[in-house]
Amino acid sequence: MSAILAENLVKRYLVAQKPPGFWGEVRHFFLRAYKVVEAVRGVSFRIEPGEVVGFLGPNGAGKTTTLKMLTGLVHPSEGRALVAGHVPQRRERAFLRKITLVMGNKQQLIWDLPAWDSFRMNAAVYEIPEGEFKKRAWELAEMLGLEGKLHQPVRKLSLGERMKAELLAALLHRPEVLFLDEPTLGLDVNAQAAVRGFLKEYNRRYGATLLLTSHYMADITALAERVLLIHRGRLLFDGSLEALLLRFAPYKEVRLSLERPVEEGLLAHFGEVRALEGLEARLIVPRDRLLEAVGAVLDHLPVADLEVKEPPVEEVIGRIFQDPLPEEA
Ligand SMILES: Nc1ncnc2c1ncn2[C@@H]1O[C@H](COP(=O)(O)OP(=O)(O)OP(=O)(O)O)[C@@H](O)[C@H]1O
Repeated sequence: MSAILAENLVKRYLVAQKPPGFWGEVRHFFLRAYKVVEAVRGVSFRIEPGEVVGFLGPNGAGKTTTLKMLTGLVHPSEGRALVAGHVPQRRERAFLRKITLVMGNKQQLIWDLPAWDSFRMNAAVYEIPEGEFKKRAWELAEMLGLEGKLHQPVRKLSLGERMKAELLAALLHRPEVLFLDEPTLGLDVNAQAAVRGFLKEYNRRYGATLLLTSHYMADITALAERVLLIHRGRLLFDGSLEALLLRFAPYKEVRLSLERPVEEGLLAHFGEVRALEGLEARLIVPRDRLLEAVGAVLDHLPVADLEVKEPPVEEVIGRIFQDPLPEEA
């Protein structure tokens, strides 16, 4: 049985259209006008237990709405979801015990209380016996490097510590399926790396399934073997990062260190010049002509060092999202 199944999920929101100003308000009161926003337009995928999947898309693409449908917070307008064997919108207790939703921009810990007190409340909600609660809390605190921080009011914690404590609270009931919406939002690079490392370890240790969104590509490249790309409510791609690069970036980047300066015009014979600064150059070369191009570069240019790399994922994805969808082109 799949951990997450989405079949043709559609979500339409009805949004009130209010003309501006006082008379607009009055007019809206008597003559209500609405427009339909189709946030998710027929999304299907299947995620197996233990997989870590990155969910990518620009602002407003429909990621949060999809996560909300998968966790039962909003009902699909069409289609069907099945998560850990349950229909999410029924919000059955057994379902809630198997999943968790962590949103980087929302907090569940109580600001003026120590995190430990909030954990205790969660343990009561999920009916976790005292001994087991303490064992799990200390184990997670150790994995997160949070020992020593659990008995001071949450407001005194740094942003990174707070996010780690949020994760601890969200995982006390040992969910099998984790939905994470921007779990590293606003964190500094060290805290981001720590959260990433923790999620990786959690997945390894408990075999949990993770579906996570992030604007930081480093999160996705470090964690996800597979990515889902969503744009304007539609799924554009489902596969590995390598497959994504093959499909959307049928080129490689050749980085050159030169022994002496070379004219840009000369470099352009060997590929598209992406950058040329002093003795460092970046060329874009089609994958199917890579060997030939590298041979020619070595034969004809004063090369001190040469490196072939995949183009930066951010760049590739940024370009995909700039392009209109095929039917809108
Ligand atoms: N409750 C709502 N009522 C009306 N429209 C909504 C509602 N929630 C989301 N939308 C709209 O649905 C679309 C998809 O929003 P969603 O939050 O799912 O995108 P997202 O991919 O998570 O974006 P972001 O990365 O900015 O969080 C947007 O156009 C948004 O304005």
